[in-house]
Parts: sequence; C-alpha cells; structure tokens
Amino acid sequence: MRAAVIGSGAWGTAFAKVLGDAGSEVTMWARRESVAAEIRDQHGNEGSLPGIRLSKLITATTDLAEAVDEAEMIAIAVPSQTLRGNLADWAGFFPADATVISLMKGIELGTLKRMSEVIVETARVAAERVVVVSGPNLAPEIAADQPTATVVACTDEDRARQVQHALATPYFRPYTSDDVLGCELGGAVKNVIALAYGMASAIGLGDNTKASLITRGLAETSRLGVALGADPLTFAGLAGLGDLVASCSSRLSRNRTFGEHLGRGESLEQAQAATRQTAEGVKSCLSIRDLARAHSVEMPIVEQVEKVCHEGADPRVAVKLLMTREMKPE
Ligand SMILES: NC(=O)C1=CN([C@@H]2O[C@H](COP(=O)(O)OP(=O)(O)OC[C@H]3O[C@@H](n4cnc5c(N)ncnc54)[C@H](O)[C@@H]3O)[C@@H](O)[C@H]2O)C=CC1
Ligand SMILES: O=C(CO)COP(=O)(O)O
Repeated sequence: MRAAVIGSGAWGTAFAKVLGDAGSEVTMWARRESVAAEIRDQHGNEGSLPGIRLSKLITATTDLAEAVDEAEMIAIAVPSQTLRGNLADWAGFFPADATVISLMKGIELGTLKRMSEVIVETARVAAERVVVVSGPNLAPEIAADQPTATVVACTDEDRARQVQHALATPYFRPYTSDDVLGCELGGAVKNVIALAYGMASAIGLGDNTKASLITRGLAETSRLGVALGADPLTFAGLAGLGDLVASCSSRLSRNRTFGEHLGRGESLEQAQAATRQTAEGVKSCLSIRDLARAHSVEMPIVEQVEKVCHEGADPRVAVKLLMTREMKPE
C-alpha cells in the first residue's frame, strides 16, 4: 500500500519504519527540511531516534501535498494540541478515500475532544475512515525491532483489519478493536498517570506506592471510560493496562521522565527546558480533569497531577491528599 506519515518525531519515524517493514511505500512529512533530507539521504533521524536505520524505500518531504499524494493510509503523529490547526492547513490535500490513522495520545484543551474527533471535525473525514493505533509502543524500542503488540481500533471492522495487515511485522503484532473511544482514553490518561509515577519515583517512594498508582490510575481511567461509553474490557487490554505499565515502568517514557523532574522540585518551566520531546500528559491533565468534572467522574490522581504541573503544588502534599481521601470500597 501507499502510506504517508505526517510528523517525523520519535513515533512518526518508528511508525514509518513499521509500515515500510510490513511492505508499504512510505513518504514522511517533516516540518524541517534538514530532517526530511536526513531521512531521504541518510536513512536516519538522529534527533528523534539516534542510531536507527530506515529502509531506503522510506522517503520524506516538507511538502504536505506531495507526502499525501495518492496515499491510501495517512498516519498522523504531531502533538495533540497542534492537530486542529495543522489539519486546517492540510486536510484539503488528503485523498478522498484515504484511511486516516491517529497515533496521538492526548485530549484537546478547551473542546475536550479526542484526536479522532478532531480529525472527523476538522478534516471532514467520516468516523469510519479514522483508525486509532494505541498500545505499549515506546518508539525507541519499536525502532530497535523489539517485539510488542498494539491495538488498531476503528468503527469499521474491515478497515481495522486492513490496517492490521498493513502493520504486521515480526516485531509488531496488531490486534483489532471497535472501541475507538476506550483506546484513545487509555492512551491519553496513562500519560498523566505516568507523570504521577515519575514524581513518586523521584520522591523515592517504593514499589507498593507505584503499584498502587498504576492500579488506582487504571481504576479512574476505566471510570471515565465507562461514563463516556467505552468498553470496560479495553482498559484491561494493550491500550489500557499495557500502555500504562509500559510508560510507568520505562525510563524511555517522556511523561514519566517529565514527572521525575517535577518530583525533584523543578518548576514546570525548568522541566520543559530539560526535556525536548512531547510529553502529552502535561497539557492533557487539564483537559482530562475538565472532561471528568463535566461527567461527574472522580479522578483524584489526575486532579493532583494537574495541581503539581500547573498550580505549583508540592508532589509530597499531593501524595498526602491522595492518601487521606474519604475511605471507600475498592
Ligand atoms: N514517542 C512514543 O513512544 C509514542 C508517542 N505517541 C504519541 O505520538 C504523538 C507524537 O509524539 P512523538 O512523535 O513521540 O513526539 P516528538 O516530540 O518526538 O515529535 C513531534 C513531531 O511533531 C512535530 N511538531 C511539533 N510541533 C508541531 C506543529 N506545531 N505543527 C506540526 N508539527 C509539529 C515535530 O516537528 C515532531 O516531528 C504524541 O501524541 C504521543 O503521545 C504514541 C505512542 C508512542
Ligand atoms: O505512548 C507511549 C508508549 O506507548 C510513549 O509514552 P511517552 O509519551 O510517555 O514516552
């Protein structure tokens, strides 16, 4: 198949590799000509994935129209909060029947929409043409051919199966799902829980604390998901628990790393200056908190992460507040 990948950061580049290794012809779009030229001419992207070699069949351009020309699949991996503005410029170039694949894990500030909803609304693409790919998919590990599994979610089962086949490689095993909402929420909320995990880690809290954070984090993710109409079983799967465990336990996770900076007492600005790549949970903790409040769902960990990130709260005080909440059954 012919595929375009928009966004040449860590995940866009690793995903292009998967598509290429699975047999597609891939054109990547990069914002900077230096990145496009490096992918095209040197088959690498040192700034995002040091040491990784890409197939010579993967090419890149800064011309969006050229990238998506005749593409049957268009995968998008840009920061969630820029997507709406990006699509306003790009959507006119998308071929009418292309499948649009969202790789992003965030909730839009203000509108509180998921990325697939932003795509449907802004690119005027029917919901059945939008596929979400989400799971325990740390880009550097995938780029190094380390085996993992993922979920390909779409309301159109045939389209999900088509994308599943277009992604299958010896190191990348996709499963299909029709729960687009659950998969997207799982990915977005785990970024916030990984921030909390990073804070706990930096404070020096132990494995019981971390296991409790993962488990109660998943409980509040599922509570929000169920209130919004997701399948609760999705949260026990790759796009729920799987992704949460990967990000929390990995030093490669940008969200966990960002949380560690905050846990060491750095301000938001200091943490931002120390980390370059997108840590979606930092902004999405605000939109997820608002989404939860709008649906009267309690998300105490998300609430505390927002306070540490944006209101200057001390992570140690956040832990104390979480531990002294009203007693209740599990
Ligand atoms: N890195 C990972 O392991 C994974 C990341 N994701 C998700 O993929 C999305 C992208 O993440 P990464 O590729 O890791 O981030 P990144 O920070 O490595 O790359 C972001 C890309 O977006 C581009 N970009 C930044 N601002 C832009 C703008 N205003 N307009 C257009 N393009 C812009 C950058 O040039 C860069 O190519 C996020 O939603 C993230 O949660 C999902 C699974 C795995
Ligand atoms: O979503 C990811 C893995 O599936 C990557 O997580 P981070 O954004 O925290 O690195």
